[in-house]
Amino acid sequence: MNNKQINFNTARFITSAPDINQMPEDSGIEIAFAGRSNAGKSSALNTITQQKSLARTSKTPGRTQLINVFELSEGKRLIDLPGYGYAKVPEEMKLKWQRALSVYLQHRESLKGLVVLMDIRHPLKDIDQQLLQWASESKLPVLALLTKCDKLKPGPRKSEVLRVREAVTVFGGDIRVESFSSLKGLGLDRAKEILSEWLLQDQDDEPAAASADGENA
Ligand SMILES: Nc1nc2c(ncn2[C@@H]2O[C@H](COP(=O)(O)OP(=O)(O)OP(=O)(O)O)[C@@H](O)[C@H]2O)c(=O)[nH]1
Repeated sequence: MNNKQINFNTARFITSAPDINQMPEDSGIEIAFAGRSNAGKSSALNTITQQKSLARTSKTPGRTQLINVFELSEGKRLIDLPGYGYAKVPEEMKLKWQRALSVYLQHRESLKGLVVLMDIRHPLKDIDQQLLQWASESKLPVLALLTKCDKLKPGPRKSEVLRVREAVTVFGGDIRVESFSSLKGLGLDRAKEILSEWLLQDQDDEPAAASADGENA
């Protein structure tokens, strides 16, 4: 187990791609963030990178339409995928996006992990399950973050994490489930630890590939 940590604070916006075909070159390592609209994805990205408005947060569901690419350091990227399943998006567009998403998850070489954000009060909707299924079929490790966990008291929060952990076993594959709150910073260290593990894979031999204080980021 690798205990080196990536410095996420260096994240900077690189580009917005209107679709998956226009993303940066498929090299290095990237981690994608996906979730139903309003799941708290932008807030989570801002919290992880400690930047107030890296990914725009909004109270209007479905505002994140483009694929936003953030670079942590050369060849290490975080990808903010558009929120899916927002009711006001026409059905045809939803299907088109779902097809593109499944192709991305299955064929993107540099994609080494997927963060699936789900509101802890409404996890595992059909579309979330579809995403977990695709990830599992693509042998892609998943971190399922149960967001807004500050909305539940510690007891129910813990039970919900255990319930979801049990439920995702049907997909097989490497799916880790953790609670998370951008508002209170809960679960932040654990999330960063898992992301660092993914971002640092195959790079153990590089001296000081990353340091906790980001000198080499
Ligand atoms: N209580 C609480 N509210 C949160 C938390 N994270 C996000 N929210 C709220 O949930 C709403 C949606 O958050 P966003 O981060 O914009 O969600 P998103 O998934 O990026 O939404 P889209 O842009 O629609 O894809 C906002 O009103 C946030 O303030 C959290 O940890 N706790």
